[in-house]
Amino acid sequence: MKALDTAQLQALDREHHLHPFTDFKQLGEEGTRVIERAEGIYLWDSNGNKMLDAMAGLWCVNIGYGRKELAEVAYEQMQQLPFYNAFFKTTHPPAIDLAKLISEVTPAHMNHVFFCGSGSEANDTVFRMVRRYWDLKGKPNKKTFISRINAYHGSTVAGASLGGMGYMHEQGDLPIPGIVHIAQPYWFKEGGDLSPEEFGIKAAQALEEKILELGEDSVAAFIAEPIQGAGGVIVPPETYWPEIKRILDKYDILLVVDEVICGFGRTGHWFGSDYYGLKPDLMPIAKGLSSGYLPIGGVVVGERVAETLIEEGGDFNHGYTYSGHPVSAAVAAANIRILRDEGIVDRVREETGPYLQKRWRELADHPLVGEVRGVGLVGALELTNDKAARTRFDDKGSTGTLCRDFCFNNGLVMRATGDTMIISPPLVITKEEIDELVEKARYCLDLTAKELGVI
Ligand SMILES: Cc1ncc(COP(=O)(O)O)c(CNc2cccc(C(=O)O)c2)c1O
Repeated sequence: MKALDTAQLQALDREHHLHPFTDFKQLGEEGTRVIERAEGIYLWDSNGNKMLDAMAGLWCVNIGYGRKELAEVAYEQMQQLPFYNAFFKTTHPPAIDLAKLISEVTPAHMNHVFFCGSGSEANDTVFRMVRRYWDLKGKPNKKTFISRINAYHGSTVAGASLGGMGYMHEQGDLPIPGIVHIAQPYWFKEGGDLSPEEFGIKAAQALEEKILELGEDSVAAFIAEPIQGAGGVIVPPETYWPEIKRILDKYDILLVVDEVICGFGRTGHWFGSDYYGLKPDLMPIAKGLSSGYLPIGGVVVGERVAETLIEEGGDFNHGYTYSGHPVSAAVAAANIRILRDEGIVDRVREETGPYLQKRWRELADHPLVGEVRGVGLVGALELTNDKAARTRFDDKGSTGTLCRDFCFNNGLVMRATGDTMIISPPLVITKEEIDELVEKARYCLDLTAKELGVI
């Protein structure tokens, strides 16, 4: 395509490109921002504006932009073997190498991985694997998945159904049968007068209540993100996961921990399961698996399920053309080696994660901020019109959108989920860049507060 200017690019985009999670007409009227290149933690748009990407793309560019090693690996692999599949009793070195590498960085009991092309496909795989497992165990009635309200597990039919977002369920008559949702551990919104500790226990006990309501013999699995990402970086109260674990120990249901966002170093540990001391039976992964350089996802399978599928399962009738795609797999393996060999995960745990959380919490004094949350290199700010009451401004969500737009126009990409501001920067962010991120965030909070007449 010959070099087109921004206006020409925007016009063609408007004519031909349908964007995800978008009001197409409104976007056509407002126009799109053309992102042209990126380096480290920064993006540049087609007008030359530089932005600090505090969202790492979409929670995924863990090693940062511009790592030419990954482009070289892709180039070499594409010339060697641009595609072959893992059907027909065939395999190829990149898929084998990546599967082995994943088994080395995941919890010790998890040594098998089923590949796919995205996090949504990973959760569709989970849906089918879990039901297949219980069929093989002679308990075909154990079909129901328990998930959380406001969870995000993807946008395929099963992924969106496992997710708990009502506005997604309204489009397409979701959820599909066999999926129910319980309370989320979102203290700022739903804790009422309870302390976070009390609310954590209460939210967790919703799981036992649901198991008893449905009957243990019909419940297949509990699926949860260690920290709900797209729902608003809902870091559960400290009492939540220990209580969930206590409940899971009492009942024979599988634990699925969705590590699409928390995986590959986001919390300062390889996985959110490591951070919270969880022992998943299945772990959907994507995003940080390849740092978003190429699409790839997977389901890491614990020994309990793997052994049954392998020893008793016969044909597992599921899979995708691009399962273990050789170029995606080669790039993902190179990405994991960079995360491991450059000590990036360790540095998040020991240095930059604590530093970001310290600087981020300084924003709690801002008049718009009702709560500051975060672990490692993921964080949230709750925008409120009354800190004590934890209430929102009228026209819910508009304050978040206003702040997000100020950020974009002042060199910072910060996500708004409703009136919750979110950051999830590349894991290679330095302390100096964290200072820049927080200072830009504070400046944009001030602009938002001025616009609202709060200051
Ligand atoms: C926990 C989790 N599980 C599954 C998926 C689905 O992955 P794919 O998108 O690769 O199919 C996700 C994806 N998370 C996601 C995807 C797109 C946008 C946003 C946002 O926060 O706006 C979040 C996710 O966050």
